[in-house]
Amino acid sequence: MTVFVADKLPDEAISELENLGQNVINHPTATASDLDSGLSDANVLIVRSTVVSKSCIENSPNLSLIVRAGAGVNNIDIEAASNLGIYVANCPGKNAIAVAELTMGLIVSLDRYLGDNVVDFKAGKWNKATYSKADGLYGKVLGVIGVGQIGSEVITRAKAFGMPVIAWSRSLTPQKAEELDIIHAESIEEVASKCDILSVHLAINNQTKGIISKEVLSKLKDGAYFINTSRAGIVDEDALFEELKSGRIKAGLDVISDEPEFKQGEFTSRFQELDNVYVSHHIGASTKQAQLAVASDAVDIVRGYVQEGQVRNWLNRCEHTDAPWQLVVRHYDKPGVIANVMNELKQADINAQELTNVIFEGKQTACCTIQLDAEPSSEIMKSIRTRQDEVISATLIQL
Ligand SMILES: NC(=O)c1ccc[n+]([C@@H]2O[C@H](COP(=O)([O-])OP(=O)(O)OC[C@H]3O[C@@H](n4cnc5c(N)ncnc54)[C@H](O)[C@@H]3O)[C@@H](O)[C@H]2O)c1
Ligand SMILES: O=C(O)[C@H](O)COP(=O)(O)O
Repeated sequence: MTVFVADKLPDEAISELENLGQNVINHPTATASDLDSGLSDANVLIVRSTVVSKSCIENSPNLSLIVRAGAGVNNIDIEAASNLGIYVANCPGKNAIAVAELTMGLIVSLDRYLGDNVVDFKAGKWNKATYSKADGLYGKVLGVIGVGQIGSEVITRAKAFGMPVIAWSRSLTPQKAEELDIIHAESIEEVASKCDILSVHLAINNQTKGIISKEVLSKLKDGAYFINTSRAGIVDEDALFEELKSGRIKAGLDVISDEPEFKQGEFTSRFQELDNVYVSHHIGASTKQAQLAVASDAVDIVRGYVQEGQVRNWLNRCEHTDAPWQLVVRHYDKPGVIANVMNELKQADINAQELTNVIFEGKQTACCTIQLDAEPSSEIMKSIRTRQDEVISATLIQL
């Protein structure tokens, strides 16, 4: 197989992929436009934030697996991949600690004006008078939106700072909040109105896009901080810009909508004109520790695929096939047995939706489980069971 790596991965990961016996094409500076015309040989594509467009997917005839070496998959056209039966997988949680560390770093930096301290120092200015105005974080209430892998790590660190936490997450119950020793909120608005610092840790999708709305931002207390290390599209950025421009709040952002695609170069952003916002360069996941953990997970996904045909962290698997019937055929392990069963089903225009076949110790027998979109007639079942030199038993289950 050919594995195309279209982003910067640690050297160790590239060696591990090569050690799997795969042909590895390493293109650490690849951009979306490099991929758009397609990858003629690649079977597996590994990316970090490089955009994998519909055009790339549709023009890569041998592509069967895309691995996101990271958490967020909004850079991959998953619908296009699903339409062509291409697996998409990611490496969740492996960079959560790194992002939580940056979150705390942004909070401390805003409170102590660290970015401005350094800029003045480099410019030969001593400014203890201005930078002695920090409020302090102890006792300040941290609001967390999304208690997933990163949100949980942020909570742990906030507690170490002596900061009470109030959180909203779609699956956070009052009981779970009590176990975590945090305050449960019924809504994002409630968190925003009760916290001193609001930090968002949601995945982006159709339901979460713009969820930190103008209304949510307006609920923040005067002087509150807003931290976004998730994705720019989670927040109504125009509303955020206006709130920041008014000087009412401060923000620490690792993600902005005009983030450049290139890794190094000149660029402009409207946030550059504001003093009360610190923007880091989408570096949440970019610690050596996190990158080694993520890359090792990505390699492990490829290993599972090439060696066992299994894709761990498979994201675009249909969760419910809606198949109403399941046929379980225990059979002798020899050529044509499943083909004959499928042929019976085909003649009745019955579609097999998911099919697994496993073999037993001794390699004499196997069991095939097939999910069906319609009920096979008693005649079809009889016909399948009649092949006694092939079929041991055939059982029909209504799902
Ligand atoms: N700045 C960075 O470098 C960096 C690094 C890693 C991850 N991220 C971003 O942070 C996000 C969160 O990462 P994570 O590892 O904590 O992921 P996670 O899957 O553990 O957590 C995602 C959270 O989003 C919530 N969520 C998802 N869909 C939702 C919906 N429709 N409605 C309400 N809540 C919903 C989940 O319930 C969960 O709380 C990633 O998706 C990614 O976009 C950024
Ligand atoms: O979702 C993620 O994992 C992060 O945004 C990391 O992005 P990166 O791999 O481009 O640093």
